[in-house]
Amino acid sequence: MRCLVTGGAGYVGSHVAQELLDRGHQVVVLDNFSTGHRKAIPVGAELREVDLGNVEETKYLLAKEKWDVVLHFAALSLVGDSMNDPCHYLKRNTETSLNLIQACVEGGVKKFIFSSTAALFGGENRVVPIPDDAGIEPGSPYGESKFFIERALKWADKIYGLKFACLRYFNAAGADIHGRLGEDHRPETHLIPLAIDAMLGRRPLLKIFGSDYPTNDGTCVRDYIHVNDLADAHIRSIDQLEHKSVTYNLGNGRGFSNLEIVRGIERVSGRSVPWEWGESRIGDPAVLIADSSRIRKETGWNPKYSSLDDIIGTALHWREKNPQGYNE
Ligand SMILES: NC(=O)c1ccc[n+]([C@@H]2O[C@H](COP(=O)([O-])OP(=O)(O)OC[C@H]3O[C@@H](n4cnc5c(N)ncnc54)[C@H](O)[C@@H]3O)[C@@H](O)[C@H]2O)c1
Ligand SMILES: O=c1ccn([C@@H]2O[C@H](COP(=O)(O)OP(=O)(O)O[C@H]3O[C@H](CO)[C@@H](O)[C@H](O)[C@H]3O)[C@@H](O)[C@H]2O)c(=O)[nH]1
Repeated sequence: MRCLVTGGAGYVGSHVAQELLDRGHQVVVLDNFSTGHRKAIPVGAELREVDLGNVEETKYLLAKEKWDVVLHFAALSLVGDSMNDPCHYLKRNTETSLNLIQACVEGGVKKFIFSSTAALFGGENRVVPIPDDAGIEPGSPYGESKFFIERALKWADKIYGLKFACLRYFNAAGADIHGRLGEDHRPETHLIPLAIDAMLGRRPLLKIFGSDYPTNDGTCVRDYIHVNDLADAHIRSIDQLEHKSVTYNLGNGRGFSNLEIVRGIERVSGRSVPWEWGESRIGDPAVLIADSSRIRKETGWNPKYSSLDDIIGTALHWREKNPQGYNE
């Protein structure tokens, strides 16, 4: 397949681009490097430096070249940021995605994979683990923007026949099992890389946001899914799109509290993580755990790196080998 990967210089997109290349597909990365890194683009992928806000350049790229599938990772993606700047998140994520969807329709693209999110499920009164057909109640403007794009894709299928997979990742974590790629957000806001950096002495300490959530130890619970397992899910989902569109929740079905993550890092590394309590972060739901039975049943997906030790171990390995991250 000839694949266009938007946001392929970012964390999840680079790992999926690598997996596509490993399986013999052609990959072109579209990125504006707002949060991505040139060095994260896997060897063998081509680059088109384009901002999806630029309608003309986006349309030109989609029309000029032929694509078997477009995988759309590029977005503003931080829950906390979106609470501070809601209009910017809503506008930017929906506008850039609509530009891309329209360009795909005009360019004759038939298959589209979209990075959706567990942040669609913000409300606290729902079934856990969360099935794909659970009621949507975004807890943040970020989640709301992703829900709008899911709806836009439904209309693009209905009106133009664009087949889509909405993949609602729970918390992406870990690093390439062969050590080629890792997680390097700047600034970093994610729990596991921050806790690892605190443990390595690269930052003074980790703050754990909130101690009075309605969970066993009072800290938030998340379902961490290894980024290589996510990559496999993307490729399996493409195969589903011959005749139908799909929406899948993607997680391991097991939740870990923020304190359990800190203890896990201490266990895997044999070193302590310096931490202190911080204020709760506005927009954070207490518990997010996926019911991924639909993708398992329909595609045979079965996460290989589901243990916390695999997730933390690969993240730690990459960070120790790349203390400056991608160093750009
Ligand atoms: N990381 C997670 O835990 C997680 C969980 C659920 C969903 N997601 C979604 O997965 C996707 C990837 O997340 P990530 O953690 O890899 O983020 P990331 O910030 O590492 O990657 C995003 C990439 O998109 C590029 N980009 C952003 N806006 C662009 C634009 N307008 N034009 C061109 N390129 C642009 C950035 O430069 C970057 O390379 C996002 O859509 C995010 O919402 C992530
Ligand atoms: O310094 C920190 C950073 C995070 N946390 C907590 O750790 C948990 C996980 O936070 P984080 O790693 O920032 O991920 P989320 O906010 O859960 O969001 C991620 O996972 C979502 C899906 O669940 C995606 O939609 C988002 O794009 C992605 O950033 C939350 O309870 C945070 O409050 C801390 O306590 N201290």
